[in-house]
Amino acid sequence: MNANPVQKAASGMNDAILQVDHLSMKFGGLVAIGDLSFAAKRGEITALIGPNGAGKTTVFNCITGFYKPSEGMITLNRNDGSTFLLERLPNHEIPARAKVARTFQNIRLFSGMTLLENLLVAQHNKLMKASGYTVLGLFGFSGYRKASAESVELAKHWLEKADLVDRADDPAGDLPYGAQRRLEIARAMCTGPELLCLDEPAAGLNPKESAALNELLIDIKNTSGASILLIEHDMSVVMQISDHVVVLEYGRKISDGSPQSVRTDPRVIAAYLGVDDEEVEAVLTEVGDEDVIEQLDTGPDAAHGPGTSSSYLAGPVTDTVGHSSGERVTVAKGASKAGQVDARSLAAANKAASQAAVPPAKAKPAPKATSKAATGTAAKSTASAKPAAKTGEISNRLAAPRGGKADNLTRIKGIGTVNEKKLNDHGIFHFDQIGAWKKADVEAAEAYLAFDGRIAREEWVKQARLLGQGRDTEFSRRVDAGKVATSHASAKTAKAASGKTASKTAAKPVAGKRGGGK
Ligand SMILES: Nc1ncnc2c1ncn2[C@@H]1O[C@H](COP(=O)(O)OP(=O)(O)OP(=O)(O)O)[C@@H](O)[C@H]1O
Repeated sequence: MNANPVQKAASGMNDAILQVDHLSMKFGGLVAIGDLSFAAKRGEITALIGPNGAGKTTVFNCITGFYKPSEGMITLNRNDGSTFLLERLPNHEIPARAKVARTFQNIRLFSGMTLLENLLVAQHNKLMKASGYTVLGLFGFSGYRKASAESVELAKHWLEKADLVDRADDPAGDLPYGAQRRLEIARAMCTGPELLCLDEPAAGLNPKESAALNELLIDIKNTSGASILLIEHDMSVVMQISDHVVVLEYGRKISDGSPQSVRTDPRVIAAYLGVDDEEVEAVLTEVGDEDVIEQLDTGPDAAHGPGTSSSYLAGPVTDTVGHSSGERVTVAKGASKAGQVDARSLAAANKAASQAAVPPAKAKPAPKATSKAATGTAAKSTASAKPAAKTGEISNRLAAPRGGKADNLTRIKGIGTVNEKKLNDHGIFHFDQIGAWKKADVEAAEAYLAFDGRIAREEWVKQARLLGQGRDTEFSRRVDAGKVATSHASAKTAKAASGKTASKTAAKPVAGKRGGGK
């Protein structure tokens, strides 16, 4: 038996450099990671993606020893065949013994030190060891001299790779942002990692800097023997350089596969509906949005994602994970807006019921926001525009677009193809409907559609009023001119759509499926 519980005996080269098994991380009642399993293959770039708060950084923190997971196992299989259980390894030993290095979301360089010094500090452990942890180093002890020369060589090597060698003697703080990001990676590489964990390395980079980053990461993958685990929001980086993508939502894995398979996975598209349209539509544009929208209507795959999700699109509000003690904990952050609406509706119904002396309503699962059944029900239950019957409904919903022709809502900045469909599914087809929204309607729309403050922030109501009056906005002009890359193809005919021809998205799939007149 192996005496060291954190290091298993060499058992031959494992294909996976990192194996995460049934990882859970709970903060009080919040499940940041729930029963997550995935593997990162040796020599590959594995990307961990997901909307904000999905738990990506928490996974990194568990891998790199910043957090000790509540449950699960994280196995690191080194290139020499030795194996470490990271959840049991003291954190300071994770870089040194397991050879895992990381960078952080926010840059953590020593800005007053030169680039070279930053890279030498990263090799501090090696130099200390060579000095025998004494002052011998200062007196030119040969072992130390050799180690010191090697450290400088290694630093130069990575400065060259990061295209920064010309600035080796400049303070790190003087570098442009993109160069600082590359310096951080170079510094991590100076520790000789076998697994390099990068937390949003492309955040804030311009396209040129992103391209330089991609080049550096591909170079690391091809020449250094290190494998890369990457958290990234920038899809152009993820799709271009990753070999394998793991997608998280609410701490659960919802997709896992090649970039191609993941980007066409409706679960992934759905997960991203809560974030910026631009990100969703970048994917939709590439895969052919109609197909994906069609798939979104089919609802969740029970084999993936949160098992108890009450709403496929909006996610679970009380998604629970079994705990060894039988405790049930709740996924709270950013969780289901639909569930919140349901809770409010239920409270209102119960209040009404108690006043009318009838039995209180029972909780029922939240409707699937875009499922055919749900949309049909929504349409029928709101057969005409009338005040909200219960708390949490948009007051001026319609069963179908007037005259069978919806406005092209993507002319409103902030509404893309996907959000337009969601609005249509909730009975909103026209600019004047949005223009007439009051605070409660905005809240209801945000709650149903997981728009999180965007409606007010992006001034949808104001834009809609102008457009409803037949006026243009700066954005709608760009849409009409076909200059908005992420807009629906029909946007080019937006003008015509409002007067003559209905937009493709609004008129064809949405109105046709809703059953509100067709
Ligand atoms: N130390 C902590 N204490 C309490 N909650 C935490 C802690 N760290 C993370 N969380 C919570 O865990 C959840 C996942 O957070 P995490 O930072 O891992 O998400 P993420 O996917 O990295 O998000 P982002 O893309 O915004 O960085 C969030 O709800 C977050 O608030």
